[in-house]
Amino acid sequence: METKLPMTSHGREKAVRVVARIKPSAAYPSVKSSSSSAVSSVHKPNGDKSEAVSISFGAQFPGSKDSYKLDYCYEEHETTSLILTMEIKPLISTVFEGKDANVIAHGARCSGKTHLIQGSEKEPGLAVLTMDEMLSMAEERGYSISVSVYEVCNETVYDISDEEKRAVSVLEGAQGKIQLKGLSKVHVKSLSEFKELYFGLKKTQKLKGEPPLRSHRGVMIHVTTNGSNVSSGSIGRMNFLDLAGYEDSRKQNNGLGPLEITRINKSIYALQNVMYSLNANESHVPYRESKLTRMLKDCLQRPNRTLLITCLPRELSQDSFYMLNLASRICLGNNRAMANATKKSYGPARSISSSSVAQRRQTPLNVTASSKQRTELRGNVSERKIKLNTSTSAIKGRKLFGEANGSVKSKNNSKKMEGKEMMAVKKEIFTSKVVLNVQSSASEEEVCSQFIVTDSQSSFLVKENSVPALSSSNNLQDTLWKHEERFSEATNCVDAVACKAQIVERDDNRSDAEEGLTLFCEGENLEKENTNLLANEITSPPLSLRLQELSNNLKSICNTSNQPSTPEKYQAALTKYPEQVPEHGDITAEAELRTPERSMPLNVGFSPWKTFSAHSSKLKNSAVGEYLKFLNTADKEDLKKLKGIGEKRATYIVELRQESPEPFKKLDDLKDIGLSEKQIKGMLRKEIGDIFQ
Ligand SMILES: Nc1ncnc2c1ncn2[C@@H]1O[C@H](COP(=O)(O)OP(=O)(O)OP(=O)(O)O)[C@@H](O)[C@H]1O
Repeated sequence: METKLPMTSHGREKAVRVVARIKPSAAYPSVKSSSSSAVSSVHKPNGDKSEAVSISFGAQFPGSKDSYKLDYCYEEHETTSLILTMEIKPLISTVFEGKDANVIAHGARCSGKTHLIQGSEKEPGLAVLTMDEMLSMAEERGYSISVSVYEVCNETVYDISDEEKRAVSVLEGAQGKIQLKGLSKVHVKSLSEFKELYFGLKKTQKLKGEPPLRSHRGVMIHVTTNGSNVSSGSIGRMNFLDLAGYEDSRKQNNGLGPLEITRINKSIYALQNVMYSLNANESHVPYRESKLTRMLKDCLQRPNRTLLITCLPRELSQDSFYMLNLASRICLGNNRAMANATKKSYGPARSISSSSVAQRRQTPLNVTASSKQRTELRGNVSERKIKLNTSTSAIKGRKLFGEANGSVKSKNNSKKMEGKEMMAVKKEIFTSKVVLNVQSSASEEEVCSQFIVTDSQSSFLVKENSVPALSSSNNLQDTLWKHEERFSEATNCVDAVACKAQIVERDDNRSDAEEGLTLFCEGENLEKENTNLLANEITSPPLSLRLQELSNNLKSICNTSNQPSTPEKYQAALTKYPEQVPEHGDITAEAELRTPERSMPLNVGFSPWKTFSAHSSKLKNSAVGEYLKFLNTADKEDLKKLKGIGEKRATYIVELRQESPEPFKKLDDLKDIGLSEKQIKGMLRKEIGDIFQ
């Protein structure tokens, strides 16, 4: 029986289904808790699991709600086999159809996660029951099954398929595909072979007299096409993950240091953040916040499906409440204010680690545009989406651009350019000029686009780097909607042009150095991990240089009074790089116009302050670009010359580079090496400020 997948309020299928599993009180060697509250009722409307259920409690913890909504709740009397039938079997089908699926158990300590996933030899858990099912299906269809067992401990992934624990390298290929180097796949022909491998792990540990580890444990079941050759012909994967128990790090009552508990919690938060972002359909999914999320990126990303099971004892501790609260947020995954607040904050634990942040997420944002303006924005979005769709089919291997200059011209031009397979963003921001440059890469689906918006108040370049995600109108509208405030704020205007965007340059007479840097960081924070863009950057001159030149060209053309602004001129300026010269017949005439050797004066029509701001903004971006480049390439000794980088961080940076060729693409990535936003700013101030000493 196929399960009806739950929908978000936007009518999308959820990437992550969230259910609870209540552990019987009798089977509960409890973690001592000063206070607890019993689950008083589980409300299941019509008993239909496709509708959200509410879990209510008797007594309340400070800050807790009366009830929490989840997709479903399995109570004590409901067996593991029932969960298999209702939840896992539909996922197994998707795996045999070529997708990946994940079953993740989270919860406080001793909440029954291992019992549920692994079970015992007497009472097999979900992974074992699933394996049984998958082995029969594989046999019927002529496929093979192989298994990887892993553990993630202290931000290191280990292969635990045999006694000798080996570290696994999580490598990110050029296309962003994750390779788990060193993780073995053991070919499995029968359930007993699987059990031996899976249950053998605990025995080995006991024999060695090792204390039970606090780690995340996973088993990945691979379906492959061809016999014993497990290295190729992969169809899909089913990944079971038994997360380490969540525990408030302030308790320190279990022999673990606060640092270790914090590390474990941090990786739990990181995974929860990813699941939240997936369900909220956010443009940026923070896979890079922990080793666990990096390693599971390919498994977790859409269109793959994940089942998150929140394990709860009947008597809830504060830790269980906390996990339930977070699970409920992931389940709802549609709170705009929450999503925006997350975007504006920093750090791995920023969105869900503290009650203050939770409050912030619920605080409505300071909305600058009126509802009428928003409606107009939505209208514009739909219109632009149509243009993107009509144009992308024709722009393979080309670079297109358009210009919209002033309200009337803007409309005319956009129509004209649409006809010529060009795009113009229909936009009037006071006396704005809007330039859209869409740059295609090898595949039609992977198109990078850039927008430059200028008006009398401000100018900034917006880089939009994932057209694939724009293919659904819901998605595009959501994203635009989300970033509307940011753009309104930045341009001091009521409407916004672009979405899913990274503000990489801004000259604004309201900005001072600090504000500029902050904006840069926030803009960077919006960037989607886009391998297409990365690939472009690897073969092209540094981004900062390209942007600077691009901006100079555009400004010089805009500001030359005897040279009216035309699409052709923009295009000429935008075709600085030979590999991107457009093939379009209409726009070859001035394609050889080169970028001027030196920058054209920026001060035509601008106040001295604005001109100064423009230069200073460019300088900043360029310096930041160089700084990141240094982090991506310098050797350990040179890295240590930087403020804030000691032996440990330098070693970690070098390790990160082994996993991913360019780990620092934006300032925000420095948080991966444990730096706070304040520290990052301090470091930059020190390094860039030193130039003037
Ligand atoms: N549904 C259940 N029925 C019977 N016993 C259970 C059930 N769930 C858990 N238990 C028992 O409760 C104890 C703790 O469960 P388990 O080890 O699965 O918790 P855990 O959440 O994995 O713990 P940790 O956070 O330490 O990893 C075990 O002795 C287990 O056998």
